[in-house]
Amino acid sequence: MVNNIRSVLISENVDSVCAKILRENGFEVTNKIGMTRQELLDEVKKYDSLIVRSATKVTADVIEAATSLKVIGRAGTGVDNIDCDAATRQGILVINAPGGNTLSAAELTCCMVVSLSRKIAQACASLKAGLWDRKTYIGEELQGKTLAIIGLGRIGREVASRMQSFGMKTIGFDPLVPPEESITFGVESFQLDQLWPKADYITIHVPLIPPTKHMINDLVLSKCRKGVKIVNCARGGIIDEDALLRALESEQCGGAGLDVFEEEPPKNSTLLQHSKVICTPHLGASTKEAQKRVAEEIALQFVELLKGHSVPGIVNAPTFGQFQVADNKYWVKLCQTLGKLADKLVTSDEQKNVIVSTRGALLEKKGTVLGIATLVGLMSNTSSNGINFINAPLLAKEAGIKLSIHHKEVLMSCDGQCPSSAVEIKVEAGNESHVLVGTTEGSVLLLCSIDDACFNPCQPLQGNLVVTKIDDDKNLELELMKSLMTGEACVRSAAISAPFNEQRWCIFNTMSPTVSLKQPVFWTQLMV
Ligand SMILES: NC(=O)c1ccc[n+]([C@@H]2O[C@H](COP(=O)([O-])OP(=O)(O)OC[C@H]3O[C@@H](n4cnc5c(N)ncnc54)[C@H](O)[C@@H]3O)[C@@H](O)[C@H]2O)c1
Ligand SMILES: O=C(O)[C@H](O)COP(=O)(O)O
Repeated sequence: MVNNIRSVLISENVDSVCAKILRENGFEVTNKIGMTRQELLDEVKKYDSLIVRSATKVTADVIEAATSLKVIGRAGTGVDNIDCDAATRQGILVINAPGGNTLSAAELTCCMVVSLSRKIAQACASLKAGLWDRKTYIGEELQGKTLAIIGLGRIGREVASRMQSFGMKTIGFDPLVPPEESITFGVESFQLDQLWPKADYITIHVPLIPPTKHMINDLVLSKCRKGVKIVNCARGGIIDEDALLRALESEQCGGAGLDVFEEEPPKNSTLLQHSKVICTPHLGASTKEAQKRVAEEIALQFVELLKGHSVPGIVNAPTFGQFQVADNKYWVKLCQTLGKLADKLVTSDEQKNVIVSTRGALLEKKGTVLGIATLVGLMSNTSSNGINFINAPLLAKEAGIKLSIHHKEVLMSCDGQCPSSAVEIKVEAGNESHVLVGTTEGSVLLLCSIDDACFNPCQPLQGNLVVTKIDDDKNLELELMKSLMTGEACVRSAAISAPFNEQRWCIFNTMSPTVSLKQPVFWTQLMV
């Protein structure tokens, strides 16, 4: 998967330390800056990873064209220029470098607040135009004014501490930060409706997501104090620009500091040209220090992925890290294999229920990961999309497969013989239902039972396996063996389970991956 990425396309001005680190670690790096859309579509299919900043629009069509792509790296924070849903569907990992540009974005925000309070940009332009106007540019002190911070994450907090040193009272809102936490960094929390009328300045530090789109709109602006000043160094689109222009024209809004725009470069020149608007061309992260940090952060994460490790910047696969943990490796493999076998046993086309139960303290917290691994195995034959740990939950949901996870002290099917750590996979569809129990011994994957019929000892799941079901009253073992031996397949080993409900299961390990079994019994084959 992502541990065999080699070729990286960098489509924007990312600090050269990124390519340097990547090359030193064996990646082939290509810098192609300023590609047209068509060039990007043509180029992206040649690489297994892509690194962007905010200008490259990695839309669904780009992702669809990128048939070899495994990782998209964002040298920065916001990923709203990447269609993360499309990437997930295609099994592509999206990672970012959050934190590397926090201080730069926070500092620019503070500069905007200070500049708005003292009209620095306008006064500078006036002086450069040859005027000496000391009346128009009378400002106001920040001491004692109230700054409302929307979004109390990395940047919001840094802005708070810096503006507190100007003597500002800082209030804020963040649905994920409770008031008792925000007060520890000097921000009194309020619900939004209470917050708007208290603010002299508002600054926004939230991601652009559906609930934050146009969160500053006509209605919100009407609830603010007359003359409120607004700063947006987060994302264009969080402020409704038409509403902001109306509020500036009516003087309900006394000034705006904008680094980001609904469309970049912006086309709304009336807003940009407004005398109370100060603006910068998306420069929040544009400092030498931030650019070095994010470039280094993203490159080092690529190196870690290559080594098969997890990374902190994962955006679209919350359980990905668990799949990279060495201790989970063989359990993940076991569940993929049991999932594959279950897919062969359950032939019904009806909607599938998959119930994954873990046993033993070792596996207590691993249900989700093992559930996803089971889905990967179960769907490996059916998905034309290339199934992996990133897209399996989404594709399973779309295929109507329901996954539930349990932890049990005793796996019912094992009847007391179950190893202390084991996984049970039950797959139901229509009238069919099969239960498999497996365990691991080091790197060896073992099958303990099928449909409550236990193998003693548990059987290795490796090589070419033929799995059959026989009635307990018939001595079919020999006949089956004969049948297999007569074909091109030579049997290496065979095992028959204890009976359960008058049925036994047999596993044959054969030399040949394909055998034809003449017996009129249920049988299937699996290569592990
Ligand atoms: N201008 C730039 O160049 C620049 C640079 C860096 C970051 N950014 C942008 O700044 C924003 C913040 O970055 P960050 O690193 O602080 O992110 P972060 O994830 O650390 O913080 C974002 C916070 O917003 C909160 N939030 C989400 N929805 C909210 C809502 N509806 N109301 C209030 N709060 C909400 C989250 O709970 C989170 O705490 C992002 O949009 C990022 O893309 C811009
Ligand atoms: O979200 C971010 O990290 C900033 O918007 C920076 O974007 P940039 O990398 O294009 O400067």
